[in-house]
Amino acid sequence: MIDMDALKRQAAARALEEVESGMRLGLGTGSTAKHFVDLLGEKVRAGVKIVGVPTSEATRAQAEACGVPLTTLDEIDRLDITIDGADEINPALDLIKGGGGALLREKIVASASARMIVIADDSKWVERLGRFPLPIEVIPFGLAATQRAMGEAFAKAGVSGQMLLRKSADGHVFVTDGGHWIIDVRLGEIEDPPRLAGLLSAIPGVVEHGLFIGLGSTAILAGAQGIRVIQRP
Ligand SMILES: O=C(CO)[C@H](O)[C@H](O)COP(=O)(O)O
Repeated sequence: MIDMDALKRQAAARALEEVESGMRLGLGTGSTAKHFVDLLGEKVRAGVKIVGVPTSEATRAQAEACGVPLTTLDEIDRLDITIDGADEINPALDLIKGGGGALLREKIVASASARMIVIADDSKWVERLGRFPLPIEVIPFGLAATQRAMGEAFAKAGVSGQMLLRKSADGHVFVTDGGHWIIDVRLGEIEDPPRLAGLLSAIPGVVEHGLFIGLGSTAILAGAQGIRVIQRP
């Protein structure tokens, strides 16, 4: 049986080869990014000088525990590389992200980076985005109005799906690091991800959505046959 966690760590280890002393790094969130932060901690302890900006409180806590020096986007303006996982990656290196609920900070940090390296096991590679439910971060105020507007955006983009308010394991509404809620929508194949992204971004109650368009520069995919490094076309 394939050890998915071992594949995630292999992808993370390959991404670490791109890190050089002096770099400013965006640190992603999720089980794959966690391997990267873990390995980065080893590199820091071996003397490599980097500074990181975490994309969630969970990653901040992990990075601190690993001894990775941290800063914020208020203290520095640009990052060299963000290394993060993804829920789906298509051949254009557009992504669905937010399965871990950190999409807002992840997108802010990736947007401030010269490059974004996406690390994943190769089950995340898809011809078309949409099998994974699209996470949409919303303001709790006026939720029904926001959902109606989201439904109109889906119709314009030729997709549809049930909107589910994300809950935590304890049954309470999941609250993001920014104090918002997440609606997950299983849309099936999304024909035109950039168009849907634009329509969702125009809705006032939508804080951010999990379509990452034009942000991924490189994907490092680990599978049973080895590692594939794919550059954005
Ligand atoms: O977007 C994310 C968190 O918001 C993660 O990168 C995504 O959910 C992938 O997670 P994992 O590496 O655990 O499969």
